[in-house]
Amino acid sequence: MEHMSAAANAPLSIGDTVELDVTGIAHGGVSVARHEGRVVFVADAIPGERVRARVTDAKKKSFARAAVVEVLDASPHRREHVWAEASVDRDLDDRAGGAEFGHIDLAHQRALKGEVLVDAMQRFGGVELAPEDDDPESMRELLTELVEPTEGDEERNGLGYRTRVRLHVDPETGAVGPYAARSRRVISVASLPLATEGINQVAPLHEPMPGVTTVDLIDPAADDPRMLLTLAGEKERAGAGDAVHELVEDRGFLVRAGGFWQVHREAPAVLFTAVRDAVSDLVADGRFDPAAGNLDLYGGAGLLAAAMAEAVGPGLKVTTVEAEPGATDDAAENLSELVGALALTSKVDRHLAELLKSAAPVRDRLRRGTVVLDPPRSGAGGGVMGQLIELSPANVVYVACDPVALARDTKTLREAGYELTELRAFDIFPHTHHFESLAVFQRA
Ligand SMILES: C[S@@+](CC[C@H](N)C(=O)[O-])C[C@H]1O[C@@H](n2cnc3c(N)ncnc32)[C@H](O)[C@@H]1O
Repeated sequence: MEHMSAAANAPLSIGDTVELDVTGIAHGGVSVARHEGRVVFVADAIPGERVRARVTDAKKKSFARAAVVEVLDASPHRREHVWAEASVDRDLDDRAGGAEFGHIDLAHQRALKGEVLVDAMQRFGGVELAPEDDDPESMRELLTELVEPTEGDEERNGLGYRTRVRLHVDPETGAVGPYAARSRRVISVASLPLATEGINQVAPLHEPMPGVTTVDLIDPAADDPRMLLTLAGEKERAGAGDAVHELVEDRGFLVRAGGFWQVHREAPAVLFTAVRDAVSDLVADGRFDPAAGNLDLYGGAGLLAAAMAEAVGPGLKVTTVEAEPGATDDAAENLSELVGALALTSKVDRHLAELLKSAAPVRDRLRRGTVVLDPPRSGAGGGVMGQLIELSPANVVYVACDPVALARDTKTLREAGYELTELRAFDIFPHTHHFESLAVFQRA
C-alpha cells in the first residue's frame, strides 16, 4: 500500500514517505538526516545522498527511523548491493539483515567506521582524534587510514569471510534463512555472500527444516564445515560441545563448535597479532612484568593469552577468566604448554571482587600486572571498570567490538589517571557496520 507523503510540520508516522538530505553517519549502521528539525536515522543510505525514505519507527519525540525506498541523488560510493536480497530494490520489509553496508564501496565503509570511532571517542571518551588544523584533507587521510583493512578482503571485495553464521527457521513454513533487517521474519535467500564457500556448501537454504528453530553454520580452519541445529522446545544445540580445530597462522587452537570464535577467517590472526605487538611494545618499554598478576578477561578459548605469551615468552604468568566452562576447558588445553597459565571459569565481576579481597602482596602483584580484556558487545560496563580501577594494573589492553562502549570505558580510565597510548581499529566485518578496536592504556 502506498502512503501519502508527510504534510509539512505534521509529526512523522510509520509508513510516511519523506525526501531527505542525508548528512552524516551514526553508530549502528544508519545515516543521519533531518526532517523539520527532527533527527531521522536512515537505513540503506550513504551520507551525501538525497533519498526518498519510508518511516519505520516514529515512537520517540526526538528522532524517527526510516529506510531508503529510492535513491534520488546517489553518492559516488554507492555500489550494487553485494547481496541481492538486501538491496534497496526490494520492499523494505523483505530485505535480509546482516549486510547493512553492502551497498557502499569497501574503502568508504572503512572511512565511515573511522568517523564513528572518532565521533564516539570525542563525545563519550573525551579524546580528540581529529587533526587540530581542521583541514578536511587531513581529516580524510585520518579516516581512510584509521580502520585497517584485513588481508585478502580487497581481492574478494570483502566477501566469503564469515566462518560463523546463524540462520533461523520460519515456524510456519520451515524455510531457513536470515532474519529481515528490521524484524524477526525469516527471509529466503539464494546464497550467503559474506560467508565462506564451505558454509555456502552446507547451508540448507532450499530445504525446509520443520521442528528446528536455529541453524548455526561453522567452518573451522582445520576441520570440515558443520551445522548445529536447535530443535523446537530445546535450548541446547546438537553438537555444540564437539571440539573443532582452528588455526591462527601455524598455531592450533581447540574450540567447542558452539563456543565463541571470531567470525572473520582472518580475525583471530589480526587480533592475536595486534595484542602480541601491543604487549611487545610494553615489554620493550620495560612496562611489562611477566611474573606479575597478568589477566586475560573474557578470555574465551585463550586466544589473547596466547598472544601475550608469544610477546613475553614462556616465563609469562597469566590467568584467563571466562564465564563458559567449555571455553575455559579449551583455554586450559590451548595454553597447556605455558606453565604459568591458569584458566578459570567465573564471571569477570565475581573474579575481580575476589581479587580485590586479596592480601597486600597479591594486590601488589596485580598492580604490577597487565590486563587484556575483550568483553562482549555491551562492553565491560561501569561495575567492572570500577573494579579494574581499584585493582589499578600497570597497563590495560582493551579489545572492543563496540566503539561507544570503548569510548565510555576510555573516559572512566582516563579520569582514573590512565593515559591512552595507542588506538587501532580493524575492519574484520566488511559489509556490516561493525569493526573491532584495540586501545592501550598505561597507568600514569
Ligand atoms: C568477545 S568474546 C572474546 C573471547 C576471546 N578473547 C577471543 O578473542 O576469542 C567474549 C567472551 O566473554 C565471555 N563472557 C561474556 N560475559 C562474561 C562475563 N560476565 N564474565 C566472563 N566471561 C564473559 C563470552 O563467553 C566470550 O567467550
